[in-house]
Amino acid sequence: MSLTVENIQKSYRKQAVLKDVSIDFKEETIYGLLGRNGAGKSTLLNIISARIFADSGSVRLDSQRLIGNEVLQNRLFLMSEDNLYPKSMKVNKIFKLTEAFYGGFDWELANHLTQAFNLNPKLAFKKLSTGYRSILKLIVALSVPADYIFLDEPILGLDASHRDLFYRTLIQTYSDRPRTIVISTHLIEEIANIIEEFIIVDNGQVIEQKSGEAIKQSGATISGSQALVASFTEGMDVIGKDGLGGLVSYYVRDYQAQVIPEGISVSPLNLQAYFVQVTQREGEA
Ligand SMILES: Nc1ncnc2c1ncn2[C@@H]1O[C@H](COP(=O)(O)OP(=O)(O)OP(=O)(O)O)[C@@H](O)[C@H]1O
Repeated sequence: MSLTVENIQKSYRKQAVLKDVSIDFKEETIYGLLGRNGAGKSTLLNIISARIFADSGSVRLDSQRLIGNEVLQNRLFLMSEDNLYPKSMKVNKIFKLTEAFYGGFDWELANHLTQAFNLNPKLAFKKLSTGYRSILKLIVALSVPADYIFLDEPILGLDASHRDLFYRTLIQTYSDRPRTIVISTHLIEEIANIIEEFIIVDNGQVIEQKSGEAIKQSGATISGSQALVASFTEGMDVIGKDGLGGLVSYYVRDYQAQVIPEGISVSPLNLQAYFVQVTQREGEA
């Protein structure tokens, strides 16, 4: 089974939002979709799950186009920020509606999570707080029998202990029933341990697709005095710079280990710093 996104383009009123995006999603892999505000993540996820149309390009599951094919579309599920449920519908009814629509529902998991998160199944959607709306939508997303689950900002409004429970739940359900899960989020470091592969979108394009390990191993932060760091990093791929007093830190991509001169320190690049640097606009540093 393979999900392929090919040459997707989308514009709104002549503004190009997605410019030729192509991604091959592997089976049974957890992806992190990263990008700054307005980068095009939600638009991409909406197109992949056939909620909106691309101007050109295609989304295929096992080589078959998804557009117009409801059976195939039901193998994908998007949890989005949009509130799609009728306001007065109760939690339990939403579960039943989902089961009828997707032809299956993991009631055991849904009931277990409803209790674990302390969600009242008798409450109407409109009575739920922002955090509990996210929790409800997460439970639905994890309980549908889809092979590809897309979670757009899934932890919106969740407090720290519910976020922790969500991460643990995700790992557990993934090991019980492996499938591809794509998570779009801004809380990179929190989720870094769960993600196998990062896709970074910037300005409507995929600028990088790498495993977290590869990013960490390939990057380095080089610190020291301005003159020493500048000369040590000559010829390296410097993706960003920070400075405080006479001390500077340069962020380097694809760092090759070498003898480190006195006065210079080399440390690993964390994912958050890497992301900020590769998506930085001119004049923002
Ligand atoms: N229905 C629409 N009509 C017009 N412009 C839109 C529409 N939907 C999205 N856009 C524009 O497309 C661009 C990408 O938006 P999108 O929501 O996909 O970004 P995002 O990466 O999900 O951002 P965020 O992290 O802030 O949620 C933005 O400039 C947005 O204003």
